[in-house]
Amino acid sequence: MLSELTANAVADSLSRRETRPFAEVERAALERPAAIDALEVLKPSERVKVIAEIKRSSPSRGALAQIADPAALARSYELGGASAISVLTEGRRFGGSLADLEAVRAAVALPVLRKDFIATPYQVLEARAAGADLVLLIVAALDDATLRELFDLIVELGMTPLVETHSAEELDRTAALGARLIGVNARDLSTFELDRDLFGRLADRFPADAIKVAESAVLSAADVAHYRAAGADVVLVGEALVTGDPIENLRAFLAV
Ligand SMILES: O=C(O)c1ccccc1NCC(=O)[C@H](O)[C@H](O)COP(=O)(O)O
Repeated sequence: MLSELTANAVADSLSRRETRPFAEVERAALERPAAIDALEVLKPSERVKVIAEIKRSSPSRGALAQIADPAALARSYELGGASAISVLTEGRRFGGSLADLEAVRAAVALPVLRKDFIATPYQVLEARAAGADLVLLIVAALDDATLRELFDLIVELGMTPLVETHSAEELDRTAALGARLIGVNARDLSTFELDRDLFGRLADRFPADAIKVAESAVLSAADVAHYRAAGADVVLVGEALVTGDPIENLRAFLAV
C-alpha cells in the first residue's frame, strides 16, 4: 500500500510538472517569504502540543468529512489552540490538494505541514511554493540516499522535515540524518492496524535533542494522556478533529 501511494503521488506530481516545469516551481519556492521556524513553535513545553490535520478521507476509513473550506477549518484549529496545521495534499485517497495547502497558508499564522507521499525534489519544491513550513518524510518509503537528499533540500529551503518512523531500525536511520522533529506513526501504513503502544516502546530510542511526535489514533483526551505519559511532546491528530467539534476537542486534548 505505501509503495502504491508513493508511486501514485509521484506520478501525479509528474503530471503537474508537464504544465509547471521544475525551474518555475523552484523560482516560486525561492520567492516565498521565509518559512516559520517549526522547531521553535513545537519545542517541548509543560503542555502537550497538537498538530491538527485537514483530512477529508483515507484509505483505512474512507470518507471522513466534506471540508468544503479548509481555510475555515484551519482557522478553527488555530482558535482552538493547535500549534501547527497538517494538510494532506494527496488527491486520490485523501481528497487533498496543494490548493488546500495554499488556502490554509493564507488563512493562519501557524506553521503548515505538507503531509503527502514525498519521494522527489520536485514535490519538496511544490511544498515550499505553496507556502509549507514543514514537509513529511516517511522513512519506510525512502532509501537512505533519497531520504538524505530530500531532508537536505527541505532544510536548505528553510523548512523543517517531520521524519516519520515505525520501528527501531527506522528511528536509527532517522537519527543518522540529524533530524530534530521525529514522529512515530501508530498506523501501520500497509495493514492500517493501529498500535498506540508503539510510540512508548520506541520513546527511549529518540535522539536526546529530538522533538517527539506521536502520530495517529488519538480519538479522545485519554489517548493524548497515554501518548503524553509515554513522552510525546506533540500529537498529530486527524480523524477526531474532522469528525467531531474541532475547537471543543482541541481544548480537551490541550487540557491533558
Ligand atoms: O489514515 C490512513 O488511512 C492512512 C493510510 C495510509 C497511509 C497514511 C494514512 N494516514 C496518514 C496519517 O498518518 C494520518 O492522517 C495522521 O497521522 C492522523 O491520523 P488520525 O488521527 O488517526 O486520523
